[in-house]
Order: sequence, then C-alpha cells, then structure tokens
Amino acid sequence: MVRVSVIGAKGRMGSHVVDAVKGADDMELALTLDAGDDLTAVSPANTDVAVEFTVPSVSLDNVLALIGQGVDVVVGTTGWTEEKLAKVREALSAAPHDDQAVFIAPNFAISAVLADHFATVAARYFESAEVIELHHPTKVDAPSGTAFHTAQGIAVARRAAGLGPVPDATETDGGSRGQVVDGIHVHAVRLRGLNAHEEILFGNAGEQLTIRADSFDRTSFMPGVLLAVRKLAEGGHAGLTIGLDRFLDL
Ligand SMILES: NC(=O)C1=CN([C@@H]2O[C@H](COP(=O)(O)OP(=O)(O)OC[C@H]3O[C@@H](n4cnc5c(N)ncnc54)[C@H](O)[C@@H]3O)[C@@H](O)[C@H]2O)C=CC1
Ligand SMILES: O=C(O)C1=N[C@H](C(=O)O)C[C@H](O)C1
Repeated sequence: MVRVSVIGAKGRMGSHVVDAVKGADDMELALTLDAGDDLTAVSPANTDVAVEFTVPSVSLDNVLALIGQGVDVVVGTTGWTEEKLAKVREALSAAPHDDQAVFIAPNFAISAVLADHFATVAARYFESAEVIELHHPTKVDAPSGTAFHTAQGIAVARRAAGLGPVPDATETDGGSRGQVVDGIHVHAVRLRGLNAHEEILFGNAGEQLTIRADSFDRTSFMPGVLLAVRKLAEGGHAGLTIGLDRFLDL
C-alpha cells in the first residue's frame, strides 16, 4: 500500500485528493494537513508520497520542508517560476535520499494535458496563436498555471520552427490584449459557473484551429494525481519532473 499524506487537505483540490486516495485500493491515507499544521509530522515513518495542493505563496516553502523530511512530493499548486524551480532542484541535490523525487504538474486532467500537447504540435503551422483560460471566480492566480505552460510550449515550438513574433498591429492597449507570456498573449476569464477551461486559438490567412479543454468537475484531476503518486511510489523518477505528459505515452 502506498501511504499518502495530503497538504492543503481542507481545500477544493485537497479534499478531492483525500477522497480519491481513500477510494484507491492500492493507497492508504496517512496525514491530512492544512494551514497552521506542522509539516515535520510528515516523515518516511508514515508517508511514502505527499500530495501538495495549497496556494502559490506557500507552496515552495512546503515543498522544501517536505524534501527536508525525506518524502517524495506530488505538487499541483500553481505559481512556479524558474527561480522557484531552481530552489527545488537545489534542495533535492542535498536531500536525505539520492532517489528523492518531486513531481509538479500545472494540470492533472487528461483533456488539458492533451490540449497542451496538441498545441505544441500545431504551433509551428500557424502565424497567430493566443490562449484564453476560463476559471471559477474563486481562483487566486491569473493567468492559470496551465495557460502559462501552454503559452511557453507554443513559444518554444515557434522558435524551433523559425517563426517570428505573432502579427499584431495594436498601438493603444489599456490591458485588453492580455498578459504576454514569452510573446504569446494569454487572456483570463473569471466567471461564476465555470470550473477550469482553456482555449488555444491558432490562425493563418483564411483559416483557424481551436483546441479546447474543459474540466467541468475536480474529479477530472484525480486519475492524473493518482497516476503521479503511483509513479513516484514505484521509484525511478529521482529529481524534479514537470508535467503529466512525462508519465503518458504521448
Ligand atoms: N495541477 C492541477 O491539476 C490543478 C491545480 N490547481 C491549483 O491548486 C492550488 C489549490 O487550488 P484550490 O484547491 O482550488 O485552492 P483552495 O484555496 O480551495 O485550497 C488551498 C488550501 O491550502 C490551504 N493552505 C494555505 N496555506 C497553507 C499552508 N501553509 N500549509 C498547508 N495548507 C495551506 C488552505 O487553507 C486551503 O485549504 C491552486 O494553485 C490551483 O491553481 C487546482 C486545480 C487543478
Ligand atoms: O485553480 C484552479 O481551479 C486550477 N488551477 C490550475 C491552473 O492554474 O492551471 C489547473 C486548472 O486550470 C484548475
């Protein structure tokens, strides 16, 4: 049995993870912690894998603390920058065990992971590309971690194909053109009734491709979370791994 502790267990995602772990035949729920709880309670004596879904402002500190405790960590919290990732890699290089693993995914839903993947495939064939993410109005960060990751993937693919900047004649902009991530405009919608959605728009003269992923319910993220837990528990993923695509045969 894989012993799983959940950090952020009272949150929207954390509470779903608690239920998913309880419902998995090969896992048992170890500790459930939330704001104010002491992470040093999590250790190899009680936990094989910790799952972290909290808020971007605290996630790095939590992950560093869990590495120090010697447990593998699956992270779903957003807000990861290159600087933060470098701190995780540094902590892992000084970790208690050589084979210690941290896995971070901007999105655990198969629809979103595939949309992201298809976008990187499509990117080199189109002159224009923009990303629109649409979420519930209780989300604290914008743009979504997924949209940020998608835009970066498109930008890398465009550069590799020798494409220049996206065409855009805008001269006056009060913010309507969204946030520019690596040259790709990303727009964030917050609307009651939505959960987590992303549209990736590609355009050429006279044609358009739209790739859209919809997570209507947080249960959509749970198979991906459990897959990541199983992958870390079986070993062979030492260090920092980013993106569920790494565990799918894409
Ligand atoms: N990777 C993925 O597939 C997904 C990622 N997310 C991301 O997961 C994160 C959490 O989202 P939600 O669950 O909707 O947020 P939420 O606000 O419902 O839950 C966050 C939880 O973390 C707790 N918390 C705050 N500080 C803490 C600390 N220092 N230690 C332990 N717990 C602490 C809060 O009390 C709360 O219970 C966000 O960054 C969100 O973007 C959300 C959905 C899917
Ligand atoms: O806060 C959310 O809800 C979500 N957060 C993640 C993100 O920012 O990409 C994943 C998904 O979009 C839901």
